[in-house]
Amino acid sequence: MIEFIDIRKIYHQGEHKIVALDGVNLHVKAGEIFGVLGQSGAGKSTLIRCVNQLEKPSSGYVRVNGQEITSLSGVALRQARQRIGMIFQHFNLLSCRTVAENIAFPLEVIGYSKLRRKAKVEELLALVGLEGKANAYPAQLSGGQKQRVGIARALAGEPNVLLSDEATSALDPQTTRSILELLRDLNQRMGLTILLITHEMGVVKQICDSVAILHAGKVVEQGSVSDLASQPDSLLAREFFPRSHNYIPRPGTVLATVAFANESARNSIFTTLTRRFDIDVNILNGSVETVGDRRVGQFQVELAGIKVTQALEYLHNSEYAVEVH
Ligand SMILES: Nc1ncnc2c1ncn2[C@@H]1O[C@H](COP(=O)(O)OP(=O)(O)OP(=O)(O)O)[C@@H](O)[C@H]1O
Repeated sequence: MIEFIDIRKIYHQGEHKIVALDGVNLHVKAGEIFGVLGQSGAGKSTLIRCVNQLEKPSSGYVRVNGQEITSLSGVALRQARQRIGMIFQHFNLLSCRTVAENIAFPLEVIGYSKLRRKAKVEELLALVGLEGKANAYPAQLSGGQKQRVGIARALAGEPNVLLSDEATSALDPQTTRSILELLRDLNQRMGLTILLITHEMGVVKQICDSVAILHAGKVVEQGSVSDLASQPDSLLAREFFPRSHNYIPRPGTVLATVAFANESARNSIFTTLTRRFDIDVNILNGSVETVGDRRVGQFQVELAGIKVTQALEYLHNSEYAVEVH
C-alpha cells in the first residue's frame, strides 16, 4: 500500500547538510495502522510528508496504491493526493470558516456541486460524531472536536490512506484515547490504511498493528507491535517494560527476564517452575500490557535452586522468551 524504497532526504542550510532520512525502507500493508515512533529530530515528519510529496526525497522512491508518487507532478500528483488524507497536530483549520465550510473545502477544490457538498458534509459529520456542530466556528470547539473536524476534512476526498502527523500530541489523555478509538473505528469500518507518526508510546500501544522506530533518519527496528513487545530484547519491549538496572543478583541466583505474549500462560508459570524444578522465584519487577488483542508481559525474576538451568531450558522450550542477565 505504501512503500518507502531507500529514501534519503538531505536538507541544505547554507554550508551545512542535514541528513533527515538515511536510507529508509518500509512497507505499510493495506488496512493496517502503522506507527513511526521516534524522538524529536529523528525524521518522522520528513518521512510522512514524503508520502504526499509535501517533501520530495533527495533519492529513493515512494509508492502509494501501487503508484510511484515520487515521479508525479501537476494534475497526476493532485489526483494521487486525493487518495491520501492528512491530519495534523494543530488541526490546521480555517478559523474564519464554520465546521461545515472547513470540511467542504477540499470538496470545493475537486468541484463538487453545492448540493453534493452539503450531503457529503452531513455524512462526514455523522461519521466523526459531530452532528449539530456544522455551524460552529473552530474557536468554539474543544481540541478533540477540532481534531474530529480535521479527520472529517481529511476523509472528504474518500482517501484509502490517512496520514496522521502527531494528531493527538496537543490533546489531553482522555481526548487522545477517544480520537485514537475513532481512528481505529475508521480503520476497521472503512479499511482505511493509517500511517501515523508519534513520539508517544501510548499511541503505539493503543492502536498500531505495526511499528517502525526511527533514530537519526534510520529505521532501527520494525515489525508487528505484539511480536516486538513479546521479545525481551527489542527496543519496543524496552520502552513498554522499563527495566530496573539496580538489581545485583545475590550469590547463587540467576537474574532473568521472562517475556510472554499470552496471558493464560503467565498465571501458572512461576508456580510451575517452583513445583516442577523446586526452585525459588523472586519477582523483582514486571507488568502486563494490552497490545491490540493480546496481553503481553515481561517480568524480571531472580531464580535460585539446583535446577535453575533445567527451569530456563523449560521456559526456552515453551511459549516464553527468556533473557538471562
Ligand atoms: N525544512 C528544513 N530545513 C532544514 N532542516 C530541516 C527541515 N525540516 C527538518 N529539518 C531537520 O531534519 C531533521 C529531521 O526533522 P523532522 O522534523 O523530520 O524530525 P521529527 O522526528 O519529525 O521531529 P519532531 O518530533 O521534533 O517534529 C532535523 O534535524 C530537522 O532539524
